[in-house]
Amino acid sequence: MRASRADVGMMRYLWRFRSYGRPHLGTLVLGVGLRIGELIADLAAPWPLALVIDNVLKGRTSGPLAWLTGIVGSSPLAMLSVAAAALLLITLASGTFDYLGDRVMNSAGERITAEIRTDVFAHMQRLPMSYHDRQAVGELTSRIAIDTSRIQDALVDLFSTLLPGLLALAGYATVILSVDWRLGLIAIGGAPLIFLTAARYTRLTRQTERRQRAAEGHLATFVTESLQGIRTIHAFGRQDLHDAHFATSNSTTLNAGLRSVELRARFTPLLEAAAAVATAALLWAGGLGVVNHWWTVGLLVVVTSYLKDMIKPMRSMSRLSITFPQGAASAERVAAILDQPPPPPTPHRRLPDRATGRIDLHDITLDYGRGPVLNHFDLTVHPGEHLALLGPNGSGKSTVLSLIAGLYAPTRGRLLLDGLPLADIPAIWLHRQIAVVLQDTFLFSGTIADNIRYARPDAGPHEVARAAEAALVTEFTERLPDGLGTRLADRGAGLSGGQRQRVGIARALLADAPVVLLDEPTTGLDNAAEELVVRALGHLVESRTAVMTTHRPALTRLATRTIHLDDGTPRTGGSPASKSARREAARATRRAA
Ligand SMILES: Nc1ncnc2c1ncn2[C@@H]1O[C@H](COP(=O)(O)OP(=O)(O)OP(=O)(O)O)[C@@H](O)[C@H]1O
Repeated sequence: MRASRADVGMMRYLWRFRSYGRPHLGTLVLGVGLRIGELIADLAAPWPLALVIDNVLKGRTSGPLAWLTGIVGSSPLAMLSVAAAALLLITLASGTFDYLGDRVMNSAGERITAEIRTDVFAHMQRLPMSYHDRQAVGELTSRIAIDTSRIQDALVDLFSTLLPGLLALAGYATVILSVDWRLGLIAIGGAPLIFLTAARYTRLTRQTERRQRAAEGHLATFVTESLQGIRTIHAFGRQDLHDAHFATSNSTTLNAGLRSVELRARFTPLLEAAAAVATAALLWAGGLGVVNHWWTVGLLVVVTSYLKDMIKPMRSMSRLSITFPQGAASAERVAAILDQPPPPPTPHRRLPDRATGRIDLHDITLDYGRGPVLNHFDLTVHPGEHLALLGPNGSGKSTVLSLIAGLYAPTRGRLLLDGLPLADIPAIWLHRQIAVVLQDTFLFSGTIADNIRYARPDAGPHEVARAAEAALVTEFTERLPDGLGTRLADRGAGLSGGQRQRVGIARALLADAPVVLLDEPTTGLDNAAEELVVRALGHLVESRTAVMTTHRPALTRLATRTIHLDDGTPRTGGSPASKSARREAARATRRAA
């Protein structure tokens, strides 16, 4: 039960989430009130038995409950009826308070967790790509799914276990001492033995539980990674390798779990043994008092029953030494996400609905943290121009696109869209001006139409159908029984690479942004699939500014200018690919102007 200094230090992470409890303060106070009601009912529980023993069986008209004879008379039948009715009422009241208390506390806990989860997810989504590059997906998932629940456990335990537990112990001790202080002192004298047993156990359990959580964390990370790489596992047929890794990690988790089970199983008998020693001492000394007429048998029964009942709050409170440090550790992990600064707010300014599509990169340097990838890079893309960035692997082509899309901020230099610095324009406006088609289009679970509509959720079915038609998506959906309504599995499984790209192009067409960025959209496709994708892309880049990276001549045909990148610096500004492309660029520029 004793928390280490580190645990206490960690509690401040838990404390930080108190603001989530504030809107539910009324509910939490009501919950504590219900727990107090339950405690009062539990305190009353042994008294009907004392009434039967002292005032019915022994026929006494004295003792703590003697006043009842003045109300119901001293006939044994009346006393027995009162005792039986009181027992039923007390049990009913205790059960009702218990039920209501659990409901109130746990639903407040669930609501608090849902609110924390919503805030963490919303914040995490908005963190810059440079943050996400450093995080493992499995790790972030477990923070949102598991750590928030542990915070809930700790917060709920604070209100439903710690406060009522302390109240119960204080209540039992006060009542025991007030019914007869000598008998009370004998009973409470045994309490430290029970307390010390619980304290020793909880220290051991805390260490074991920590080991178990760490082992479970490793297992979860390994499973997430394996599922993300399931295609590679199948392609290489290396399930055996993953089985072996899993078995090692699983056996560590199993051993930690078994140790924890062993300790947990040992706890109740140990605590009861300690309570039995204290109860035996009370029975011996208390019995001696009954023989000497210092107190009644009924009183001894009541105090013995209280001593036994005191184990319940002690056992619940011993759990806190696990849930609190666990909750605090989880709070630290969740706070680490919330503490990441969000992108700075951009000042409000009036902007046109649609940019003309001029892009300027002035003296741009970008360093991801391992040395500059782009070095004093200059580039201007005119409205309606179709620029192809060529160059060897790793020369920085995709990085240029990421910068234009606003996914990364340059380390140095200025990046402008229509003459406006990207850093000064609201991200929401920027993302409406730029549509992106990546090398491997990510599709979400849902229908093909849902995935196209992702670019513009308010688009009507006709607009979606038109974009699908122009991107040659209908060419393959026509053969599917549900057409555009065909449901895709997780990550768009069920479509070929070329088909996925065309859905991505339809999505970009529906976005109807003046600037289009294409990051090797035909890589990995065979000639036939590439031909279809390039045709679809032809529709997409028409009348728009386009910047593309590619190694494929078929796509370069769409370009009106090419640039070769060599280690982050433009080497040559190539010539337009064809006369027709040049003419198209000139037309587009005039339209955009
Ligand atoms: N998110 C990132 N974090 C750290 N380094 C990165 C990141 N993205 C790219 N890099 C590094 O920057 C360099 C340029 O990468 P980039 O993807 O821009 O090149 P590329 O020319 O598009 O290559 P390819 O033709 O292979 O797609 C590489 O050395 C790469 O390792």
